[in-house]
Parts: sequence; structure tokens; C-alpha cells
Amino acid sequence: MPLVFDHISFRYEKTPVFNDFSLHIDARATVLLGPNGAGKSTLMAIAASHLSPSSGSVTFDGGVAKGRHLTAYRKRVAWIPQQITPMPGLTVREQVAYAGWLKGMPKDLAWKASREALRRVDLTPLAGRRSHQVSGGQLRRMGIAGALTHRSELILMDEPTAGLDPTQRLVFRELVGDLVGSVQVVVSTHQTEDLADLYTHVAVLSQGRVRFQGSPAEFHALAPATTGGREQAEAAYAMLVGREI
Ligand SMILES: Nc1ncnc2c1ncn2[C@@H]1O[C@H](COP(=O)(O)OP(=O)(O)OP(=O)(O)O)[C@@H](O)[C@H]1O
Repeated sequence: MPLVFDHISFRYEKTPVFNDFSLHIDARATVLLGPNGAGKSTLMAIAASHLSPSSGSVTFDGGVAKGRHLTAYRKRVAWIPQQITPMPGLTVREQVAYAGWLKGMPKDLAWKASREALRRVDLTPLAGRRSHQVSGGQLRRMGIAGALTHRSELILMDEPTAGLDPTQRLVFRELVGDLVGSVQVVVSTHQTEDLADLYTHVAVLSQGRVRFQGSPAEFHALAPATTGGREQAEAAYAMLVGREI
């Protein structure tokens, strides 16, 4: 289902980020690549309707992220920001169920659904632990469990593997692999590894502009023929964004 940014403009007080920006994403699993400051987090927050563009529109499957359509939009779209805030006093399961209540689910249904969601992200053993007592990687999985509880159709994940150790990154990769198929995902990251294994679509953003959109194979083909494997993706990325990091 298409997520469409149609001629949007957005600026933080003194910093313009997007000016008449358009992007159409309609793949099961999209990775949004880009250097620091490219606008990835801002774009994810706009897609989540957490930030509003000053002009233009954002739609998911035709539903507008604005005005009286906002509640319906937010029910379908979940956002896992870089920092998930544990809620004081709540257990992991309570916080996951709470994500469902916030999206308008009846409490008993949200509570029931939270059990299966925690199982899917492999957090059942931590269900009763206070959410402020779990690790960063576990918090992000908890965020995904919240999105699964209220059956989001699109999950936006902003730098989900930033700051995770290699084992946690692997766990996360497997989780994203499992999710694709039942839910549409857009993941922003700096990491160019394993693109072809996980994603069906690549979009590269730099300085508030789309530098590339296409399949992982098309992305890799941008690299010089002499490169291969992981280097190929890095070389393709460098071709598009130069020496920005
Ligand atoms: N709250 C804010 N107030 C003012 N400027 C901001 C704010 N958040 C981001 N910016 C600026 O907006 C631009 C886009 O930032 P954004 O965080 O969206 O980029 P990013 O691609 O996600 O970067 P990173 O990979 O470092 O997270 C940058 O110039 C950044 O400095």
C-alpha cells in the first residue's frame, strides 16, 4: 500500500529540511538510507504524523495524515522512534497493551493481543519486568510489539539498530525478516549491509532530496564492477552521497 509524500515542505525554526519534496513508497520492505542530517528521522516523524509539513500532504493507502482523518491514519501507521521512552511503573506487557489502548482498542482486547505480540518479538520472558529495566534493543522490540498489538499495517522504524551490539543487531534483523510478509515496513538506517536479504526497495536520501529509488539489485549495480559483497553496497552508497557520512 502506498505511503506518499506529495510536495511537502518542512522546516525546524531555522533549519529548512524539505522543500517541495515528493516520495512514493509502495514496497513490502523499504530501507531509507542517508548520511547524518539527510532528513531520515524528520521524514519518519512526518510519516508518523508526529510532525506536520507546512505544505503538501502525506497519505497512506489514500488516508490523509491530517485533521479529522488523523485518528484513522494513526491506527494504521506505527512509529518506532530512535528513543523509546519506558513509562514509569509499567511492566513491559502493560506498556505494550497501553500502545493498543492509545490507538483506541478496548482494554481487554489490547491486553490479550499484547501476549501474542510479545511472543512474536521474543519478549515473553520479560513481560512482567518494569519497562525501565530492559535494554535498548529490548525496548525497541517492545515498541514493535506495541505496533503488532494494534495491528498496524505500516511500521516505521527509525535507526532500529543504532547503538545495538552485534548480537542484538542480528536478533533485530531476524525480527524484521519475520515481520515482512505480514506487515509493511520502512526502516531508516546508515547500515548498508544485508540490504538484499531484508528489503525489496531502497531509497537514498541526502540533504532533503531523494538521490535514488529502486531495488537492492539496482542499488548494488551503481557500484563499480570490481566491488562485491558488502563493499558493493558501500560503494553504491558512496557513489550517491559522496563523502558525506
Ligand atoms: N529538533 C530539531 N530542531 C532543529 N533542527 C533539527 C531538529 N531535528 C533535526 N534537525 C535538523 O534537521 C536536519 C535533518 O535532521 P534528521 O535528524 O531528520 O536527519 P537524519 O537523516 O535522521 O540524521 P541522523 O542519521 O543523524 O539521525 C538536520 O540538519 C538536523 O540538524
